[in-house]
Amino acid sequence: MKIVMIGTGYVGLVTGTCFANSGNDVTCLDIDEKKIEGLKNGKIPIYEPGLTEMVIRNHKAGRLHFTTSYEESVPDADCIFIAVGTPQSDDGSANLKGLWAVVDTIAPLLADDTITIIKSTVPVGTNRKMLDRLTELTGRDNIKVASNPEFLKEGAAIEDFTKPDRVVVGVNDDRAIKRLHELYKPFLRTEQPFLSMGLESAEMTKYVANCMLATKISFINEMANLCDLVNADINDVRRGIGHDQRIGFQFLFPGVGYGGSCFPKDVRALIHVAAENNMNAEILKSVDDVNDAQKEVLYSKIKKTMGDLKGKTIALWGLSFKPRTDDIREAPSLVLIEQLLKEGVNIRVHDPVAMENVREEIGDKVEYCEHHYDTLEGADALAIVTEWSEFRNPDFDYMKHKLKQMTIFDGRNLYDPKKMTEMGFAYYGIGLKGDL
Ligand SMILES: NC(=O)C1=CN([C@@H]2O[C@H](COP(=O)(O)OP(=O)(O)OC[C@H]3O[C@@H](n4cnc5c(N)ncnc54)[C@H](O)[C@@H]3O)[C@@H](O)[C@H]2O)C=CC1
Ligand SMILES: O=C(O)[C@H]1O[C@H](OP(=O)(O)OP(=O)(O)OC[C@H]2O[C@@H](n3ccc(=O)[nH]c3=O)[C@H](O)[C@@H]2O)[C@H](O)[C@@H](O)[C@@H]1O
Repeated sequence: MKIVMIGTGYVGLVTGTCFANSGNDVTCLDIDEKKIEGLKNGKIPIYEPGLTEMVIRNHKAGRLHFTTSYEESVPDADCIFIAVGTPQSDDGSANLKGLWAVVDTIAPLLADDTITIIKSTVPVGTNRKMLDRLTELTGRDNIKVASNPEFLKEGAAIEDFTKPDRVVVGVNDDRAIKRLHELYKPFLRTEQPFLSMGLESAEMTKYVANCMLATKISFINEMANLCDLVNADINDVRRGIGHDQRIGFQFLFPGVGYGGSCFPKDVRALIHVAAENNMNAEILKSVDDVNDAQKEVLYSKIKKTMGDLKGKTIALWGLSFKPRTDDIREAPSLVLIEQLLKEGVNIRVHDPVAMENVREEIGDKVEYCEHHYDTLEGADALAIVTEWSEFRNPDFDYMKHKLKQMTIFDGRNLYDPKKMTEMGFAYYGIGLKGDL
């Protein structure tokens, strides 16, 4: 099948490459010329495990192409996927400028049989608006569109895309279902459903999935904060509830709040959609508020424990919004850094892959260290924000000698509090017994 993937970011590059890897002829298109030139030369603009090798292999095999030209790619396409960014606007709604620019550009180039598919996360009603706009711009009444939201997670994107729990497709025309089913068949194992539905239901499914997951996180964070106040341990509570299969264990890890390019913006976008329909999305508003407050929890613990922070040095492990990605959009680390800088703290940071992105955003306001142990030299405390696997089992004896004060603020509850105390550390996690 001939596929054009418009928007070559986290989603477009991963999904385009995976479609090429299952034998399709895929052209990834982007307006960013530098990105496309780099990709043609094997330079992958993002860190995503396994992606570089897969891009280079499929490019060399002649199944994966990169271009900035709509004219060269769009007229031959069986399927056009739109995977451009839909960032948050000032009022919280999804900004669809990029998407409409794409729709207007492809309209005069669209072949009769092509299906235009929105993979970006877009508010309910967008696919139908696209159908109307394409119908008007082409003057044809046979336009086929589909909504095909993406559920992959950064850091596990290839695994998630190639082994999806489900594929959701919203259509205006049953003929689109057959082609999309054919495209996804290599990834659908036994029991993994291919769900076709109306355009609006597919659009809502994406937001409801992300909002449900965000709700679980804000819920457990609120419970962790309460545990701190009543001398209970959230880890025990988590185990105590998770074995109930109706509740489960996933997405109930307390921490420093959810970040990334999706949960924050998607929760706010759905709040906005509700408001446009005269509904007050009270739960979602609380999820968002609780999350904003949670991003400040580690700072509050540091301040409460250490008092005046002026001139103190704090080591910080982990900058990306989650492990296995270099993405720092809405990362809790940036909130903590801003608060500590305001207090006059010297901050020494390490992240396995996200330091360049942070340097681009905040410059040399913090000291970047090559190794996570280097951050500890003379530090008054260590703060852990992202649970990279190399932070899980460090050499505590070595750390003792490097740190000026044996104090750890752990935003991801990586270590056993009892053992930490036995080793002589002052250890503060999120919702652990005896915490602040
Ligand atoms: N990042 C993720 O893990 C996931 C993201 N999504 C959704 O997928 C969409 C894309 O997200 P990301 O890939 O993270 O965004 P991104 O920001 O990484 O990439 C978007 C790309 O679109 C390009 N672009 C913008 N306007 C364009 C135009 N007119 N023509 C061609 N290219 C254009 C940009 O240059 C950029 O390379 C969003 O709606 C997001 O909510 C959905 C699931 C997962
Ligand atoms: O629409 C999207 O973009 C994607 O958003 C999330 O994926 P992602 O943001 O890449 O990463 P997650 O693993 O979901 O983590 C999001 C945030 O929640 C936090 N989190 C996650 C799980 C948990 O138990 N606790 C917790 O604090 C993470 O630290 C991170 O900051 C969803 O998991 C994907 O299904 C969805 O496709």
